[in-house]
Amino acid sequence: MIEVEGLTKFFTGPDGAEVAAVNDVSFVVNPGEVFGLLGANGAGKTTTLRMLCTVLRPSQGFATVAGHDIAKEPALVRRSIGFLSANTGVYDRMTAWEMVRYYGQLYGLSGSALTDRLEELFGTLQMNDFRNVPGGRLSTGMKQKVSIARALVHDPPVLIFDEPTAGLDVLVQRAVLRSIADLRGRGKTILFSTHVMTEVEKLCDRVAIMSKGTIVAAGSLPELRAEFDQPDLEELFFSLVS
Ligand SMILES: Nc1ncnc2c1ncn2[C@@H]1O[C@H](COP(=O)(O)OP(=O)(O)OP(=O)(O)O)[C@@H](O)[C@H]1O
Repeated sequence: MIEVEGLTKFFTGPDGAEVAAVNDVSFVVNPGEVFGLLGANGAGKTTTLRMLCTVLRPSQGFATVAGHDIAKEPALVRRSIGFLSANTGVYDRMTAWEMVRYYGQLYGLSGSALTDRLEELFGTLQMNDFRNVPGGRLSTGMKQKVSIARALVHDPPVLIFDEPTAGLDVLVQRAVLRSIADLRGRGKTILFSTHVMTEVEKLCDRVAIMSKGTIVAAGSLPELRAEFDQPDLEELFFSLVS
């Protein structure tokens, strides 16, 4: 579960003034749910996710991830999450298998528990064809699968995905979205940022629409359609963020 209450992050702008990139944001994501953060460029999605991953310290507010306070228990938070973004790097000289194994070892897995976990991930993500190919020779889609496997290797209860399909071709996009849906089916808590409306419609149980650092609307898609009397979600999105 993720619980966010009044989360705020100020950055100092080029003129020295403080700007709230994220301003008093609150939401809850439950196990077995995909929660979407939808917003245009600069809305504050990445900053929100980076605070939840404990990479950035909030200026105000608090949040718990899998029951751990992001400010007081950052190490426990990090163990509880798998993080994936569009530009998670892969190492050129390690093979797909070696990279995922390396991350498993960083999380304390070893021996047959690690090997069994790798076999399971390479099977479910259909990565066996390129398990011995070095990172430098993998396609963009293959690299993204390695990044997904790496995020999942320690079987975390919470998954945080920052625009995970950006830059991928439609086939790989579908595979990534299907993997996320499978993870939901296994009871994971999933927070997913995107600016692609069709991904929200396909995948998200609930969504928060962000604009200029704040949440301007939140709920399930039927709830949002009813509340704003707008059946077309694309139109709703543009009317709320413009
Ligand atoms: N380290 C930083 N220092 C100063 N300003 C920052 C910093 N990081 C982000 N910002 C600003 O905070 C605002 C929110 O950025 P953020 O990256 O969270 O948006 P986003 O919704 O993820 O957008 P995108 O879809 O483009 O990634 C932007 O105005 C951005 O310029």
